[in-house]
Amino acid sequence: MIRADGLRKTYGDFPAVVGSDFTVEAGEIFGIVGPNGAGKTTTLKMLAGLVEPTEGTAEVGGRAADDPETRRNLGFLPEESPLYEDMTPRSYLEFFADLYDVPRSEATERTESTLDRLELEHRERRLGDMSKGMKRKVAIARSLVNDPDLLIYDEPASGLDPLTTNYVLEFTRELADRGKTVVFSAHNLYHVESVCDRIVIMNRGEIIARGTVPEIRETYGETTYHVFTTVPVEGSDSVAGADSERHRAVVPDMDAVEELRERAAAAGGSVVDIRTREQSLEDIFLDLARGTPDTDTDRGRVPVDDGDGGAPTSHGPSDRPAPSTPGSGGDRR
Ligand SMILES: Nc1ncnc2c1ncn2[C@@H]1O[C@H](COP(=O)(O)OP(=O)(O)OP(=O)(O)O)[C@@H](O)[C@H]1O
Repeated sequence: MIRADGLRKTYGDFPAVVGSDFTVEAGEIFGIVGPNGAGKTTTLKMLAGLVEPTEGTAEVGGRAADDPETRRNLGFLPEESPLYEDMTPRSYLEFFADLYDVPRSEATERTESTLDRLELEHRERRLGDMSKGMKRKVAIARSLVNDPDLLIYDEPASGLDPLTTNYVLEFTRELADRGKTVVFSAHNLYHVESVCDRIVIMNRGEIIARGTVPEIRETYGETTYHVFTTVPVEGSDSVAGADSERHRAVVPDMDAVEELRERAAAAGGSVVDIRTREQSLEDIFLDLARGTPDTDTDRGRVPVDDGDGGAPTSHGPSDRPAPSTPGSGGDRR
């Protein structure tokens, strides 16, 4: 559906986007994540045909991104979308439907059902008197007036409360389930991990990681093992157990777990519990971002996993049971 090939955008000497390559399949939700200034908006605008790349190409469904036919089949939601304050949601959406030559009855049916789904009340209220969340819902409805196959949303949930954010993200998933392709940007990793099929992480103009969230975790994340013993072992600290004192050591792999088990046995004790702790996506992201050189006028490339993967999953560290080891015993949680 979308093919970005060596996309680069330079403003003067400043490289806002440094040679991005990726594809997005039809019906996919594809997330572009990164901190302020990473190049997300510039990338989205190149995909939407609104900014001309300095180098490289963006194609949508085999056509150039700036082809008028491509633009007709696109719904673009800018990060900031000023609405005509004196209009009501209905008159505003009808106005845009007219611009796209959508027959009035069809436009009314489509926008009403979108606003129903987004639970937008007060449809006769002035847009200027609406809350930020209500305005965002209207802007989302506007992106759908022409029933496009491709939706490009810049920070769709930016500044929204958790409930409205949830509506918007669930709605994004529904759009993809109805066969639409959605590309969106976000700062918040939780947003992308909850809905995206695949993501790219951008920093300082370049893609520094890509894949599904599980793939990114597996490639870039670290798992540590927290081993709980009945006796102190080298490197352990004391923790309160349910009935008695326990000792906890943190080790990087299962060989080290096995060593601990032997040491505990030699000291007359045993291992009673092992938990794995996965690095949060946020921590992985911060580690990746810290590893990217900041040369501002000459943003260098860093090695990137070339697997064209997918989406993020969780937003915090998680404890889960470690794989079973002979004799490790205990109540694994
Ligand atoms: N028209 C422009 N002229 C000059 N520099 C620009 C222009 N547009 C963007 N930039 C610069 O390019 C870099 C990338 O900007 P971009 O808006 O794409 O980042 P972003 O990841 O979307 O950031 P944010 O999350 O803050 O919106 C920034 O350093 C920005 O200042």
